[in-house]
Amino acid sequence: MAEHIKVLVSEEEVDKRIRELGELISKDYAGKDVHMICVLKGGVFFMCELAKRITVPVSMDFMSVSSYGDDTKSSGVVRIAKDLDEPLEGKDVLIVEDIIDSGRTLSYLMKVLQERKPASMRLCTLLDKPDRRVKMVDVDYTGFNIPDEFVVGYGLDYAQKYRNLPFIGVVEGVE
Ligand SMILES: O=P(O)(O)OC[C@H]1O[C@H](OP(=O)(O)OP(=O)(O)O)[C@H](O)[C@@H]1O
Ligand SMILES: Nc1nc2[nH]cnc2c(=O)[nH]1
Repeated sequence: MAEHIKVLVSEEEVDKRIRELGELISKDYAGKDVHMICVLKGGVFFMCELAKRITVPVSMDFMSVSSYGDDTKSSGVVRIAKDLDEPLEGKDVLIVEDIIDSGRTLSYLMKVLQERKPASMRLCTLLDKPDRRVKMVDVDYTGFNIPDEFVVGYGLDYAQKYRNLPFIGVVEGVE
């Protein structure tokens, strides 16, 4: 059966929400610089679009994490596959993610990054699946709360495909 993508959040809705988040973040960080951290790979599309809508000075850094296999599912411990280039000390850090699901990745990552002594640290996610939460995570900015469905697009993949879709969709017809 061929895969079909059902639209969950349209391109227009995503674009509008990112503009709103950009305005909100710009107000909250008035008079400060924001140091945006993108968690690769999924966060990259959202990061770029959001950064364009922020009007305070922005710097960016990127990191990549990978799981330790099945153990990660229960422990949430992740391996830093690519670390940040810059130190975080004294910076107002905004972590940018595509999705928070169980919360395990971000609760672990935020603990690790907090040890680097940023002046502040906030979390912005395009999508949140609150029903799936296992580990508590403080989310400061959310694009959309979505139901417990496997979504693709806007950075999110299914077997590395569909990251480039300009909307959020659900894959149907997977056997
Ligand atoms: O809340 P959790 O259950 O921990 O899940 C969220 C994590 O899963 C996704 O990354 P993924 O492992 O799909 O990597 P990718 O962005 O490189 O595709 C997402 O970008 C988060 O990092
Ligand atoms: N592509 C994708 N990755 C995820 N990681 C955690 N939840 C999801 C999801 O719904 N879709």
